[in-house]
Amino acid sequence: MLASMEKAKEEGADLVELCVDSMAPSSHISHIQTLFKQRTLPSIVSYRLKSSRKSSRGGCKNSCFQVLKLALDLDVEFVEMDYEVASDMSMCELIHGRSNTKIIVSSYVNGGGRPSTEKLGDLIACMQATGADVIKLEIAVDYITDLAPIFQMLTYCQVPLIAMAVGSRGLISQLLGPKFGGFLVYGSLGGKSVPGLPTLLSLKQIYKLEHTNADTKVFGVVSNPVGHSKGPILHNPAFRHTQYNGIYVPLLVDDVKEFFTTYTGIDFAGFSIGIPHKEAAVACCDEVHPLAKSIGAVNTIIRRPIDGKLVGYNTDCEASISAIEDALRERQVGNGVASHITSLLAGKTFVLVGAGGAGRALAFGAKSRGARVVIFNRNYERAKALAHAISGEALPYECLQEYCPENGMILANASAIGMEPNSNQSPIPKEALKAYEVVFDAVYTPRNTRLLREAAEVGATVVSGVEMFIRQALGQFRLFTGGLAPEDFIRKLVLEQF
Ligand SMILES: O=C1C[C@@](O)(C(=O)O)C[C@@H](O)[C@@H]1O
Repeated sequence: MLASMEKAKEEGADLVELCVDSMAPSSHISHIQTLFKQRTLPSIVSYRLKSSRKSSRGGCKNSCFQVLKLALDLDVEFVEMDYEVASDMSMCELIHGRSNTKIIVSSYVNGGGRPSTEKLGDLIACMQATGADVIKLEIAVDYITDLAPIFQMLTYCQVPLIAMAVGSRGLISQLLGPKFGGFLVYGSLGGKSVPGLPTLLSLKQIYKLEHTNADTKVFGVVSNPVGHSKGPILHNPAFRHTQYNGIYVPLLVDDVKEFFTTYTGIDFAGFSIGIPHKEAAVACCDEVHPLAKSIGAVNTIIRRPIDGKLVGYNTDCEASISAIEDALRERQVGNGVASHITSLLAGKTFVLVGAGGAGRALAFGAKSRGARVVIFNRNYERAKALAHAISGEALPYECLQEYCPENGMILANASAIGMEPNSNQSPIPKEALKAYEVVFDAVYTPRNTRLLREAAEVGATVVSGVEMFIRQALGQFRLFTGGLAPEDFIRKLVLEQF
C-alpha cells in the first residue's frame, strides 16, 4: 500500500483511499498502524463491512471499529465507514469525539432502475444525522440516463457529497463530478482500466478536472461502443488551448432518444454522434442543417444557446470527401497532371462499403461531386435504400471482391470492419485492391488498418480515417465554441497520440 501510494503521488493524486478491510483480517494491527503513520499522502481510511471476507462470521465489526478508531487517534485526514457502522452507538461516540479527522459515511444504493431524487435526498438526510462531514453514495446504474438524479443531488445537496456510479455507464459520475459540485473524484492507478473509473493519468493529463467549475460547458461523444473514441484527447486540450471553459467526455449511450430527453440542461452544450446513433439522432434534433437532412445522419448536435434547441449537423461529409479529393490531387500532381481540376471525383467510380451514418455522408458527398457511386453493404436492403436516395447503384456484398468495371476507381470503407479489436479484418481481399487508385478507410483505430496497409502494398494512394477524424472534429469544434479551431495544434496533438 505504501508503494501504491508513491505511485499515486507520481501520477498526481491529491489523496489516496486505503481500503483497509482488504488487509485487516489477516494483518496485525501494528502493520496497519505503521501504514497510517508512514503515509505520504493525505488519506481516506475506509473499512467496508460488506466487502469484508469475514463479515458473515462476525468479529469483523470489532476489527472495523479497532481500525477506524486507530485512524481517528492518529488524525488520518478522512475516515470512511458504512452507514450501518456510523449508526452504531459506540461509533457515534467516536465520531462525535473526533478531533481533526473528517468522517465520510457511505452507502451502496442498488435499487434497480433510475434512483429517485426523493429517495436519494431521504437517504442523505439520514446519513447526515450520524454526524458525517461528507456523504458518499455508491450507486449501481444500468444506463447513463440513471445518472441524471445523481447530478441533481450533487448540485443541490448542502452537505459535501461524493457520488460514485458503478459500472461502465457510470464513468461521467467522476468526470463531471467537479462541475456539479462533487467533493472528490476517484481515478484508477497505473493506467489500469476499471469499468466506470477514469484512470488517474487521464484525469491529470486529458481532463484536468482542476480547471472545471459550475460554468464549464459539457460536450461529449454519444456512441456505443465509445472507448475507442479519440475525441476526448483532441477536444479537451483544444478547449484549454483556446481558453474555452468546456469538458468533452465519452458518453456510453444505449438509447439516444432517451439520452436527449433526459439531459436537457443548457450546460449539456454539444455532442459528437458516433456509431450506431448517427441516423437515429436526426429525430432527436429540433432543427437539422439541410446537408445533414439530405444525408439523413448527424454527427454533431449543438444546443443553441439562445433558445436551448438542439441543432444537428454533419461534418463527416465534407471531412471525408475533402480528404479523398486532396489525396487525388496530390496523386495527380505526382503523376504530372495539372492540379487545378476542381471536380476531381466527377465521372469516377466511387465504391462504398457500408451504408450506416458515415456511409450515407460519403455517398451524398461523392454523388454531389459527380461520382458514380456503387454501394456494398452486408445488409443489402440498406445498400439499396441508400443507392435509391442518391440515384446510385447497390450490389450484393458478395460481389465486392470481383467488382472491377474499370481500373483507377476509388474505394471508401465506411463500415466498422477492421476496427479494433478486429484489426486483422479487411472488407476486401488484397488482390481486389489493384483496381483502385485511392483507398480511404473511415476506421481510425488502428490508424493503419489492414485495408490501408494492403492498399499501399498494391500501389494505391491511401487516406487514413485519422484525416477524416481530424477534419470532422475541426468542424465540430467551430460549431461547439463558435470560434476557430486551432488546426495546427489539433493536428500535432492527434498525430502524437495515435
Ligand atoms: O465518426 C466519428 C468519430 C466519432 O464517433 C468518434 O469516435 O469520436 C465522433 C463523430 O463525431 C465522428 O463523426
